[in-house]
Amino acid sequence: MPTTAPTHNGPKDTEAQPLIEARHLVRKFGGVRAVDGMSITLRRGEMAGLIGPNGAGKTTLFNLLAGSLKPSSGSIRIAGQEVAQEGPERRIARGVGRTFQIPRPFAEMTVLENVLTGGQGQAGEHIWKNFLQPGRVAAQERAAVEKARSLLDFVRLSGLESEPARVLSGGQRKLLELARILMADPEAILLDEPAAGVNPSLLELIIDRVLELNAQGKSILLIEHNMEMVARLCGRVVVMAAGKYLTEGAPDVVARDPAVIEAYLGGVAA
Ligand SMILES: Nc1ncnc2c1ncn2[C@@H]1O[C@H](COP(=O)(O)OP(=O)(O)OP(=O)(O)O)[C@@H](O)[C@H]1O
Repeated sequence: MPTTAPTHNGPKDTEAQPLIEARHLVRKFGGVRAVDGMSITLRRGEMAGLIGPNGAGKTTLFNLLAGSLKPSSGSIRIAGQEVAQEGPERRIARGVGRTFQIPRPFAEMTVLENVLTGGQGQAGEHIWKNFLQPGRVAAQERAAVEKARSLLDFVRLSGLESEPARVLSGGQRKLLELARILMADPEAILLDEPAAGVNPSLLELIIDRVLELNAQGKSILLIEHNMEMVARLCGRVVVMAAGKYLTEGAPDVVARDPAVIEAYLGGVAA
């Protein structure tokens, strides 16, 4: 009996589609075009770098990708869906998490409580559910605490879970922030300068944890000025200058590219 092969719109098409695809993004602040027609993609499972001189627009681009800023024009697709006009909470729900160059934890809350703030859509957030289904809420809260503890273990901060976050060093704050965003199970993680201001021993731990997350299948886009770190972590780097896409390629090739060197020298001179 002839059989018809099942048609899959699914796995293959989905795998080929970039997880994040931004096209012709523009973001103006008054007369300044901080992002000026930038396009970038992040493929599923890859770890890519985003580099460029100071003021190139990298952080503004992250803010656009994370939904905390809306573009003046251009498109952002996540898993094929147009999301440019959505805010940061929808972006997290769509699986995009981001860290900041200078993390600002809730200083007086404990390390564990800070991680718990990264949870999404727990029943306890809705008073009526709390009233109607208290058992379910308690179970979800227990599960959230368990998950937060395992994430603190992942970033090696378990021993500090009851301390207020203010006691943490700069590098430990970066690890705490990583644990916090992992509470929402992001598929893509935007890391803004994870190495900046971190002492060498914690830096190795951060690199190791980021590599592990990528090995677990998370797609990662990394802003970093430390080229040695970029070369260790990323197969592909995208270079941005004056708000625009300049070039991309393997880190060692890009670092030797005269146009890239020129952009950095221009940045220093400016
Ligand atoms: N909220 C804002 N209002 C006005 N101008 C801004 C704002 N945010 C960024 N800019 C400007 O946009 C440009 C790009 O800044 P952005 O911080 O995105 O660059 P960057 O590549 O992340 O720089 P760095 O490597 O120094 O962090 C700069 O000229 C900056 O002064």
